[in-house]
This record gives sequence, C-alpha cells and structure tokens, in this order.
Amino acid sequence: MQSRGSTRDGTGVHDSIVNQLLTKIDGVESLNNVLLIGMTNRKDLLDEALLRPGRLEVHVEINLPDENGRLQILQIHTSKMKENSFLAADVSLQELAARTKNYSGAELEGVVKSAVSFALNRQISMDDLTKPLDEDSIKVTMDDFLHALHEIVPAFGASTDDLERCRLNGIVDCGKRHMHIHERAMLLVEQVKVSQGSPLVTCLLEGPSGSGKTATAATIGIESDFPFVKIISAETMIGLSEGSKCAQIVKVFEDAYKSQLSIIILDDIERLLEYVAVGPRFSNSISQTLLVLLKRLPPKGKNMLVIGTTSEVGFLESLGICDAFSVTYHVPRLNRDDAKKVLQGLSVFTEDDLDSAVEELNDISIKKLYMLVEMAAQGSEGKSAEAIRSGKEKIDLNHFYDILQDISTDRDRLLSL
Ligand SMILES: Nc1ncnc2c1ncn2[C@@H]1O[C@H](COP(=O)(O)OP(=O)(O)OP(=O)(O)O)[C@@H](O)[C@H]1O
Repeated sequence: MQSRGSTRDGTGVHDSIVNQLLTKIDGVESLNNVLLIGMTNRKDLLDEALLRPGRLEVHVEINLPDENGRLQILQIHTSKMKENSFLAADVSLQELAARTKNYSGAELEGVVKSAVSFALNRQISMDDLTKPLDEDSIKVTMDDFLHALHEIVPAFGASTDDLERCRLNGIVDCGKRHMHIHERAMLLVEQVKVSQGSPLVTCLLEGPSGSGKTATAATIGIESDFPFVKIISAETMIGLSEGSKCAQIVKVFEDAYKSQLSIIILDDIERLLEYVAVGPRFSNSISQTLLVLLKRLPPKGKNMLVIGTTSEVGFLESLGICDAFSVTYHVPRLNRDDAKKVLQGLSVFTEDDLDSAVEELNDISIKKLYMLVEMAAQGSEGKSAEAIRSGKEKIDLNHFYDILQDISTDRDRLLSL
C-alpha cells in the first residue's frame, strides 16, 4: 500500500517529508498555536493532501511586481547608495521601473548589484590592482543601470534571441499575400491587448514547408512588444518521452498565465505530435494536451495569443486540432511577382538579368529562394559571396540556372511536367 501523501512517480523522495508535515499539521502530534506559512514557485507539484482545508488552506499568489512595485523594490535596494551619495544625479528609478517589465524582485536586486559592479569596474586600474579605490569618486550612473539591464534578463520574459533565430534571413517584402497575413495577425495582437471578453485568441499558420510560417510567427512575437513570448518547438525536446514533452508544454502555458499579455508559438505542430506520414503514427497524449490547452481560458485579467504553425494541415484537421484554432491563414509559396520583389529587395541581379531569373521561379518557397541565392552568390569559383553581398558584383545568370537545376528535386521536375 502506498504511504499517505506519497508521490506516484516511484521516486518516493517526497514521501517522508509530506508525511511528517501532515503529522505536524493535523496528526496525533500536531502543534497548536502555530501559524504555518509555506512558500513555493511550483504549486502544481505539491501533494494535494497538503493543500486541503485545515492544512495549508489559504493560498495567496504573489505575482511579478507591477511598475509601482518595481519602483519600490528599486528604492529599497538603492536607498543605502543614495544615503551615501553613491547614486549619480542622472539615475531615474521611475524610468528604470518602466523599463524592467517582467523582472522579479530578485532580478531587480541583481540589476542593482550589476550596475554597482560596472561603476566599480570604472575605478579599478588594471595596471595596478592593489591601488586603493577613491571612494568619493564612485558614482553609479544611469548608463551603468542600462548596461546592467542587458546583463540581467528576466526569466519569464520574451526570449527575443530565440525568436530572432527563427528568422535568420531577416524579413523582406514577399508580396501582398504574405503582407496580408502579417497585417491580420497584428490585428489579432491588438485584439488580445484590448480585449475584455475574449482572453484567448488562437491562430494557425499553415502552408508548405519553407513558406515562412515560423519566421512570420516570430516576427509577430517580436513586434507585439508583449512581455511574455515563448516558442515551443520540437527542437528542444529531442529524445524526451511523451510525458516529459507534455509537462514541458504545460509548463510554458503555466508560465504564460502569470503574465498579463502573452504569446505562445507552437512551431511545427506535427513535429511536436511526432507525426510520420508512413504508418501513420502520432502521440495521442500530446495531441490531447494541446487540445485542452488551446481551449483552456487563462486566469482572469490575463490575455493570451497562441500561434500555431504546420505544413500538415490535413493531418491536424483529422485530429480536430484545426477546429481548436479560431482562425487559420494559408502561407503560400512565392509566385513570380513575389519572387521578383524578394530578388529586388536583395539586389543581387542586374536589372536585365532579374526578369530572366524570375521566369524560372514560379511556386518556390522563400526559404528555398534564399538558399538558391546564397549558393549562386558563391559563384562558380566559390569566392564571390562577399563582393555580391556588398553590392560590388552581381550573380552570374548562367551559374544561377545551374544551381537551380541542381536543387530542384526529381519530384519538382515531375510536378512541372
Ligand atoms: N516576409 C517574409 N516572411 C517569412 N519569411 C521570410 C520573409 N522574408 C524573409 N524570410 C526568411 O525566409 C525564411 C523562412 O523560413 P521558415 O523557417 O519561417 O519557414 P517555415 O514555413 O516555417 O518552414 P518549415 O515548414 O520547414 O518549418 C526565414 O529564414 C526568414 O528569415
């Protein structure tokens, strides 16, 4: 028989602690006249027996501080410096509080410490480390704080670097159809910002592989300015069991519920679901997790946008996942006009060559077009990439055709017959 309050994960690590706590709170050996305060940042992992009425029954959630709270925390951590005139006159705590959206109290303390270390660093002479510091001239300036903000980033904040990695080639004008999707998605962002009645908005970007779905979703995340933007992709879950994957996905949603405005990007949903066309096989538990999360409303006062991307829309349709999204946009491959726009933007062809190059480029994905240009830019000798990137030379059309021939697969050729 399992002991009281044990976790069912087989590790048994918490069993004795939970049992002791339960005995002390209301068992035979219970303590009287004691106010018990427990603290955790993962309430979901606690044994339910501990949280029942009569035990740890009053639950208070301490959220990330708002602007006013951040100002007070900054004032507390800088008061000693101010008293001892170590704080330069240009430091505006009000402005720092405004710029530290999503920072926790501990992270704000870290910012202050980091700013102090920048100020101290200025005074230390690298030639003679034993030289005593001139304490009167140590001043922590606003610049020190701004540098510190780059060093200490909020744990729950937007992972902009991850998002930037999703659009390595940047964003160029891909024509009206891509522009339209971007505009519509930004309208959804606005809707989430001001909405009172619909706290959860979901949007699916579907289209062929390489058509720019992930890059579009990442761009929306970056441009939205929402404090919490996270991308869930199969990349970070290689080799994990279905259970661990579900737990990771749920954790990202739980974290997002702590922020007033959040965006979650579910990248390549079919990869998350471990789909293979031959078989077919997929993870039902991940599918059920996604279905529940896509319909679960965030807590009161919290608004969320979920953007999914997929190149297997038929498969998602059959699982009912498409229906769980409120809107679906089709991200197309580029037609000749779109490809011309992209090549003009990249300016890698002479005006005369541009039209001839575009003639061969119907129905190509933006990702493939980038690869094609990059390969052609190497030149037949393999040395001209730098000159083409800096605009001194242009791509040789014949070499471009050769590369195009190389990268079009047999399947492409059959389709074009
Ligand atoms: N306007 C644009 N829209 C989308 N992507 C663009 C645009 N301009 C340039 N790009 C570039 O095109 C590439 C698109 O690749 P991306 O990975 O987003 O495609 P995908 O549809 O998600 O592919 P997959 O289905 O294989 O995941 C990115 O490198 C991005 O920087």
